Amino acid sequence: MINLKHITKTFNTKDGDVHAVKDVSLQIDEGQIYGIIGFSGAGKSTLVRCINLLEKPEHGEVIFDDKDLLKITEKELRIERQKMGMIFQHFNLMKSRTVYENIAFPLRHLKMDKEQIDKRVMELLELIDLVERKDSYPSQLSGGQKQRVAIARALATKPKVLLCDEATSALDPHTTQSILQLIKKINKELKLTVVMITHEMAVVKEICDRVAVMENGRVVEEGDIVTVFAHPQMPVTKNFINTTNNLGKIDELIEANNPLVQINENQQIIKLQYQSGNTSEALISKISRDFNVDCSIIFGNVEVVKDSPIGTLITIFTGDHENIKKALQMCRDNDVVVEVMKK
Ligand SMILES: Nc1ncnc2c1ncn2[C@@H]1O[C@H](COP(=O)(O)OP(=O)(O)OP(=O)(O)O)[C@@H](O)[C@H]1O
Repeated sequence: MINLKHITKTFNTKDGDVHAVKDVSLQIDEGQIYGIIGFSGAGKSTLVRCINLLEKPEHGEVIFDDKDLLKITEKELRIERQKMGMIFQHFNLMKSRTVYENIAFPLRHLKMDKEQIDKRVMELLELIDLVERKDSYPSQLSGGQKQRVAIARALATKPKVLLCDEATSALDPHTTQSILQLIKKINKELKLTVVMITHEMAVVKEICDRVAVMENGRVVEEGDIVTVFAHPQMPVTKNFINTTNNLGKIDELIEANNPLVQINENQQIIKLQYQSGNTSEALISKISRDFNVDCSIIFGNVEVVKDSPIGTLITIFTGDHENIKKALQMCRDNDVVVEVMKK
């Protein structure tokens, strides 16, 4: 549905050129919730603004529904843009208009009569569960309610795609959850494709089907969410994943040679990561039974990513080096990802 090919966007500023997006290619399929994650300045916003041409890339192709948006007329582009709704971190509602008027606003440009507009706005108010607040002004709403109104406004013209630029970054964790559930619901019920920009891996983990990780204007890692969580390749991806659990803490403890992670010469600190199917208990008893290696757990965590559990154990293996080597090989043979953290 959205196919970005070799997108490059440079800003010419008085301090020199800023290469915000460098040769990015991505494919987003219909009905997907697609996450783009990266630290501040990675180029996420610029990339997503290239999808609806709020920013015009100097190189590349933006294919949307089989049309190259850079090669069509202004009039055709206006029509294609109507198929894309967008929401923002700070909601961008019109302060002097009521909730009802904010949602009705994009419909006023269409050839719809008053009754049709009213019907559509009421439908949307029901979808976002804010019927009773229709006459309120944005200043009278909570952040979560404002974002709900912004979602309703973005959906008013029945777009095929919703572009979300840090849509939950200004919200507390509880409200973030409710907005994510709403986005999930509209993705399912309205078959809407969603592109989510975020710097929070918890958001990606909660609702995305696929994710692209951006760093310095480039996509450095891309894949389905379970694979990226279970087998992250790049340091930046591992960093993001560690923010959703306490694994980063273990690295810090090892770095600081904390007593908890001090080992002697017949010991190694091993990280074991497994997906549902190969359960950790059977594995650990097998390690001690078959290889005469003791395996004690110092940290355990289970992430549920898209309903798929991914377990991580930080363990201390105690035993003969050769036996530990064989035990690790047995783990790998059983689809467990093994990382020797300290030996
Ligand atoms: N209009 C602009 N003019 C000049 N430089 C810009 C402009 N927009 C973005 N940039 C620069 O491009 C780079 C990428 O910015 P962008 O906003 O796309 O990153 P981001 O990953 O979305 O970060 P954030 O989450 O902080 O918005 C940054 O160095 C930013 O300063």
